[in-house]
Amino acid sequence: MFRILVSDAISEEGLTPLRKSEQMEIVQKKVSEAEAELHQFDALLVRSATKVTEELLSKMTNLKIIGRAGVGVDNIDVEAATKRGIVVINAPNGNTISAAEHTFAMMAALVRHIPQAHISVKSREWNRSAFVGTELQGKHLGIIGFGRIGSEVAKRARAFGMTVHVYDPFLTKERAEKLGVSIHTLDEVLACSDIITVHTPLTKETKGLLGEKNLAKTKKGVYLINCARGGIIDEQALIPFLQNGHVAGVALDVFEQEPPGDHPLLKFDNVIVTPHLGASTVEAQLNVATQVAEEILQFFEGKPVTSSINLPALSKDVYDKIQAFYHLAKKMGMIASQYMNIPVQELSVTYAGTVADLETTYITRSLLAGFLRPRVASTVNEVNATMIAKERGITYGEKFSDETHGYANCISLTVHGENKTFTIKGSHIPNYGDRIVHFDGFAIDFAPEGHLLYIQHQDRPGMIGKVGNVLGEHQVNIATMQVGRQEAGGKAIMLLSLDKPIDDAVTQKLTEIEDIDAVKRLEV
Ligand SMILES: NC(=O)c1ccc[n+]([C@@H]2O[C@H](COP(=O)([O-])OP(=O)(O)OC[C@H]3O[C@@H](n4cnc5c(N)ncnc54)[C@H](O)[C@@H]3O)[C@@H](O)[C@H]2O)c1
Ligand SMILES: O=C(O)CC[C@@H](O)C(=O)O
Repeated sequence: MFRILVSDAISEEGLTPLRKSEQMEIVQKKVSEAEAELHQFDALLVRSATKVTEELLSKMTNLKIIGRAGVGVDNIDVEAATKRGIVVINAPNGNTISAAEHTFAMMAALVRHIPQAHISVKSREWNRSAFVGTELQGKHLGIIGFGRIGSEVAKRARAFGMTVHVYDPFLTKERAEKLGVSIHTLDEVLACSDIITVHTPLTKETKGLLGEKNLAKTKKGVYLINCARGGIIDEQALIPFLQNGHVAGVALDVFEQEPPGDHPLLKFDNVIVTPHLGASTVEAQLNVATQVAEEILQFFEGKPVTSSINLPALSKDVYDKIQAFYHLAKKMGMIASQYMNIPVQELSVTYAGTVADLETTYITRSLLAGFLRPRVASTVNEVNATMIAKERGITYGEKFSDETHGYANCISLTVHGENKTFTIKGSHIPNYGDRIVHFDGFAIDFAPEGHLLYIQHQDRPGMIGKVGNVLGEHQVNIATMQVGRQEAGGKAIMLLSLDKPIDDAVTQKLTEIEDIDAVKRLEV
């Protein structure tokens, strides 16, 4: 049974996929009300109200996944979650249309003074001349950030007869042409637009993007809209531009601090505001809740999640193709790590044959996680493996080759330690399973399963019997045994898989056998 804490107001209907599963238990409580049981939850489902901080994560010791029913994850410390190996997912497009429509509603309300006129009529006034607006048709709309929402706003603006100018450093010419907008520099957009709307995420680059310097580059009488994230338009910097009439009006759905409290901007009649309502529609809330609920369910069923912030995205199709290699790579990483039980600096992975055409990033992450697992006390998985490797000064790289050693596919891992290098190669054979086909210079063929025992010895008659006797004396059954040697009478190895793990005493006994040079237990 997996316990899911739903700590914000999430669409009830959207939770249906989770409620239908007998494996899921949903608890709807604010974090502050769940203090005593925080360590029990496997998943956390939030909107933007819950602040998922490092401190909260340190209390949620069993947490495996955080679902954000929405786009922005700025209320989640993604880095802290990643460090702990917690997957963070969002619902990137479930509320796009609602946010675009809200932006458009704000734009219309702004240029036609609808909120101000509404207040006036409700106060029993009838002052038509005070609320003369401007048309949208024929106006120049500047869109900063042309992703999902920005482009939906553009479509609506074009339908209203507006000319759309876009600034987005990551926008291609082809996409701009397809959507009938022109690409400009930021300065050009600032200079030519009658209305400017921002649709970027809040990042180091976009924080204060419309600050004093850039506001001064806008047209006198410009209207500004922020339905993205508070802080993209610098709230303090706006004040003098509103006071001197350079900015004709501002529409804000988002604020640097939410709620904004007694903010000086709220005193301006030409600043219209909503309390972060961009995604607040029945449709958007159902979409985002359903999307994250389905993803959380997939996650606990061991299937891939497609909208993770801290893992490479994988479609079901791709996942099905890489799954076998993903498991093989993890086992190879674990074996290599235990065999090379010394500090290592570098892992080099080479993919050959059919596996080389797949999404290898994910396979490499799995291999890294397997390698780090025997060395790291905390949780290590595909989410945090690259981060932990970096922290420990282990570099890794991927290569591709045609050399499959006669197999349809081959993954080769070389581990570089201080004075030692080790190579292991593995292949996945459909309907047969995983095989290790090369081990530290020896051609071999064994299944990386269960309790493995590696023995390095001199190639002498009777070695297998001696090893078998020691294990037999200790009631340890041998499931499989593979031997390999470089030349007759030279260095040789045995790889055994045992029905149960052996302890230090048995390992010691094996080491004492004449002509045995090394014994290592390897768990996968
Ligand atoms: N008000 C709401 O309720 C609400 C609802 C949904 C989304 N949002 C917010 O709206 C914003 C846009 O969401 P989206 O789904 O369209 O995101 P998106 O990722 O699809 O688009 C963001 C775009 O911004 C561009 N960008 C990034 N840095 C930029 C920069 N420095 N200058 C110019 N462009 C830059 C990116 O290239 C991208 O095209 C986000 O901040 C999101 O959190 C708000
Ligand atoms: O949950 C909300 O209503 C906010 C949604 C919005 O800001 C988002 O980033 O998706």
